[in-house]
Amino acid sequence: MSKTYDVIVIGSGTAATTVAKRVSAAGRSVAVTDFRPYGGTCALRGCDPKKMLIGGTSAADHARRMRGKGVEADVQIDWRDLLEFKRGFTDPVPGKKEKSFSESGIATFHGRARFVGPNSVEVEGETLEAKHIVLATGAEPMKLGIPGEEHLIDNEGFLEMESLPRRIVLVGGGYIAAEFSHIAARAGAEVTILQHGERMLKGFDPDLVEWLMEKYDEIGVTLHTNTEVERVEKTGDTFRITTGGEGGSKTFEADLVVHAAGRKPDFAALDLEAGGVELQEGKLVLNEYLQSTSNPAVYAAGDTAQMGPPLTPVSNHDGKVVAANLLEGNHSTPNYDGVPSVAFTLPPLARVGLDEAEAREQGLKFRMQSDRTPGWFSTRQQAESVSGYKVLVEEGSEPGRLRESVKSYAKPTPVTRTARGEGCRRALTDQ
Ligand SMILES: Cc1cc2nc3c(=O)[nH]c(=O)nc-3n(C[C@H](O)[C@H](O)[C@H](O)COP(=O)(O)OP(=O)(O)OC[C@H]3O[C@@H](n4cnc5c(N)ncnc54)[C@H](O)[C@@H]3O)c2cc1C
Ligand SMILES: NC(=O)c1ccc[n+]([C@@H]2O[C@H](COP(=O)([O-])OP(=O)(O)OC[C@H]3O[C@@H](n4cnc5c(N)ncnc54)[C@H](O)[C@@H]3O)[C@@H](O)[C@H]2O)c1
Repeated sequence: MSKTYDVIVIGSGTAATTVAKRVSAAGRSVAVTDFRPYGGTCALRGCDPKKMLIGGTSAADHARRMRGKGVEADVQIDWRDLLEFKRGFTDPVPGKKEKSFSESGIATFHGRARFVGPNSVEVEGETLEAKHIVLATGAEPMKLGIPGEEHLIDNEGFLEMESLPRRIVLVGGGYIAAEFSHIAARAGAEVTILQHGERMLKGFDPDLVEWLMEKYDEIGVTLHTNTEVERVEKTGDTFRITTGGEGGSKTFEADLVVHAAGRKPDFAALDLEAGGVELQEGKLVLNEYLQSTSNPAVYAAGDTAQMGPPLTPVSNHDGKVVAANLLEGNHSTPNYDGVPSVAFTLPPLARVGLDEAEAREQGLKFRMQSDRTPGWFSTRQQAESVSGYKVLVEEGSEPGRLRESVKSYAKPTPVTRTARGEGCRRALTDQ
């Protein structure tokens, strides 16, 4: 006997929660399933646990910056206690999340869903049917296709490690490497980043990244760019990493090797073919309403949809779009303009709108102001050495609107302005 719902949502992260709650609140019957504890990446294995660890490491860092300026204690991180501090926040998440689904009348299942027909999935031997099925299945660390990749731990492993290894190698040079290296170095580890690109944080303006790199030097993080990891071998309790690429052939020794080389959806277990859901080059084929073009019963939201940047507020935004389309028919489309993003290094690096290279590529005429600001009050008050900004304003943008934007920014509702001069608009807020 199969169970029937209006909507089945696969996943229990940000995108899934937004869809399930909104659709259920409108009186539709909803089922949710996840094979992991409920809560998704951001709450359990991403943004939030990372920020709990940053809570401790930034406190220690601040105290160190204030040394000789009225603060004299030698502050050290106790990794075990910091981990418990993090768990104090993350451990209750799955229970709370499931309870909140149940209280909203949403049926909850535990297990990996796989399609057994266009409107049906199987979860742990049970068949669930629905008018609509929403894929909110997130992303997983990309397969590197190198010998010894099984020795790498991923973001989940890093955020759950019981003790801090002495030497840590991070493979990749994006958000995760940027943030985890700052946490681990502040906590006392020797950190090396192996990045196959020519610089770190390629989604951010190169000038600002270069300024931030001074901080990496200061805290002792070593960066090797143009470096391709070719092999990871276990040698007793440690690891040997062999690299190639333009940076030449090198070997590194480490006590821990961390995957920070990108994430993408893994559709293998879903058996999309059985659901008639088309995939092209690893991407779901979706229309502008986030609906599968081959099976109109299926929608997708968040990291799994790969339509906007893979960030939590985007998953939430997609979730709202899909819920609106499920409830009122296709009419809502996502808007990914001006999505803000922050790399939570210490200090953090943030961006919104177009960067200089993107604005030039588009042939826009703009005014630009950029400076390092070590003398600013806010920088000195934090005893920080690295700070600065770059602002682009498109010619023809109305100054009045910019003033309005700045005024609104001081209010709780965030408003942003992009370099295209698209004016004030409600922005997706970063986590
Ligand atoms: C270390 C790290 C730090 C991050 N920090 C930030 C940050 O500071 N700010 C920010 O905006 N973004 C951050 N992100 C990105 C952010 O976490 C993701 O973009 C967001 O969580 C994606 O949400 P989602 O709902 O699309 O998917 P997820 O939250 O990943 O949820 C997908 C769920 O689906 C489940 N699932 C998958 N397949 C199946 C199946 N077949 N059956 C049942 N269940 C299934 C998974 O177990 C998972 O729980 C970070 C990511 C990482 C890894
Ligand atoms: N603060 C935030 O918002 C935040 C924090 C963490 C993660 N995230 C999200 O999670 C996603 C995944 O993060 P990530 O840091 O793993 O990915 P990423 O895409 O940010 O960076 C991956 C980096 O690894 C490099 N790389 C890829 N393969 C490599 C290899 N074999 N050897 C060496 N380098 C290699 C790439 O050049 C790239 O610079 C991000 O796209 C981001 O959207 C966001």
